Amino acid sequence: MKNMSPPLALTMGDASGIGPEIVAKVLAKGGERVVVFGSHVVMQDIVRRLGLNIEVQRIDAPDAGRFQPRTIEVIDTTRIVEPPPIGQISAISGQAAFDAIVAAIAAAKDADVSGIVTAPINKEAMASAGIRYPGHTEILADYGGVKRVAMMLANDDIRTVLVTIHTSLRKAIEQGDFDAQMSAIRLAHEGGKALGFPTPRVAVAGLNPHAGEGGLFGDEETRIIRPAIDAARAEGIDATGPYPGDTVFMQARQGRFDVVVAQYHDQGLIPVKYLGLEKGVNITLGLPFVRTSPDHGTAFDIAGRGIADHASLETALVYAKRLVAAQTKTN
Ligand SMILES: NC(=O)c1ccc[n+]([C@@H]2O[C@H](COP(=O)([O-])OP(=O)(O)OC[C@H]3O[C@@H](n4cnc5c(N)ncnc54)[C@H](O)[C@@H]3O)[C@@H](O)[C@H]2O)c1
Ligand SMILES: N[C@H](C(=O)O)[C@H](O)COP(=O)(O)O
Repeated sequence: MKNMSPPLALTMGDASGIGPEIVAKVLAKGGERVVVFGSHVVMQDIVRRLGLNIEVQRIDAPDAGRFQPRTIEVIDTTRIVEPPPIGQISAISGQAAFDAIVAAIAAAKDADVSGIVTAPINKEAMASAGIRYPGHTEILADYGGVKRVAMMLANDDIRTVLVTIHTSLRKAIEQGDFDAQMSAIRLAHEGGKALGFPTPRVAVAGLNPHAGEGGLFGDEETRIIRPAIDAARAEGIDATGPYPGDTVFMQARQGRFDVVVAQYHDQGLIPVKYLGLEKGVNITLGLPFVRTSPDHGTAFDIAGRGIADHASLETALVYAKRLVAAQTKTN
């Protein structure tokens, strides 16, 4: 096994949601250099309930992974002694999900794992455990020791990077200042390059209907967004816009742009998710290590029924391997 890169960490997600199920289904196929960070009790339980013919083994560290067929190797980062209730908010699951992410970040910073793929967490469950982070992205930034991160959602057709993420729409308008625009445009440029576009064409969406319609429907475009685009262009980034948010993704899908900078969460995420949850992947840009995730959540409405689609998690693994390979080539 000499000269092999460290395995990927795969965090189990919220134990009450579909995370453990999709993790088990993806790893049941075998052949992945992946170590699960989470609860071996929960993984054993889901494997049994799904009737999968695989063994769940507990290991102490990523370098103990053997990646044998029909085996899931788990580093137990939790205090779970019995499976928590399925399909409902649980402080135990929220705490366990958080602990697994923090442990995986530490392993990534120590280069014990080559990157992190995260199964979905439930923000309310984390909040019920007293954890005040609104999502992975903010935990990753904080524990990863970086200030400038951005959420990218990608599928084979379109890629979007958000100026603002987990916040109310009212606050998103306030938070989308010049610095936030610049940060998102720069990270869109870097993210586009990491995904194989040598000079990414970055389209910036406007905030208001019709990108402000010449000031009739708002002036954020002229006061904030256009100056940021000009400044980014002065840095050599191929940024253009602001474009009306309702048509910019259509144009990206037609091949005119490589990455779209979206002003707020739903502006960017609806187009990607609408093209199919199973095809989308969430990538955190700006971290010192690779992190990807499926583009869906904990789906409590179907958890425990064995019907969750694991395709998006599979896509997240594919992207993580691709980004790790690109990073290795650059270093
Ligand atoms: N990567 C993440 O950690 C992540 C991503 C999105 C949402 N969330 C969190 O998940 C929780 C629930 O969010 P939500 O209800 O808005 O979105 P959701 O993605 O969990 O569910 C939306 C709908 O899509 C369906 N769905 C989702 N994933 C599916 C899959 N793999 N297979 C089949 N159907 C699937 C669900 O059954 C539901 O009907 C929230 O706490 C949210 O913050 C986490
Ligand atoms: N905003 C993401 C989505 O809707 O898919 C989701 O909340 C996950 O975000 P984190 O990766 O920050 O948990």
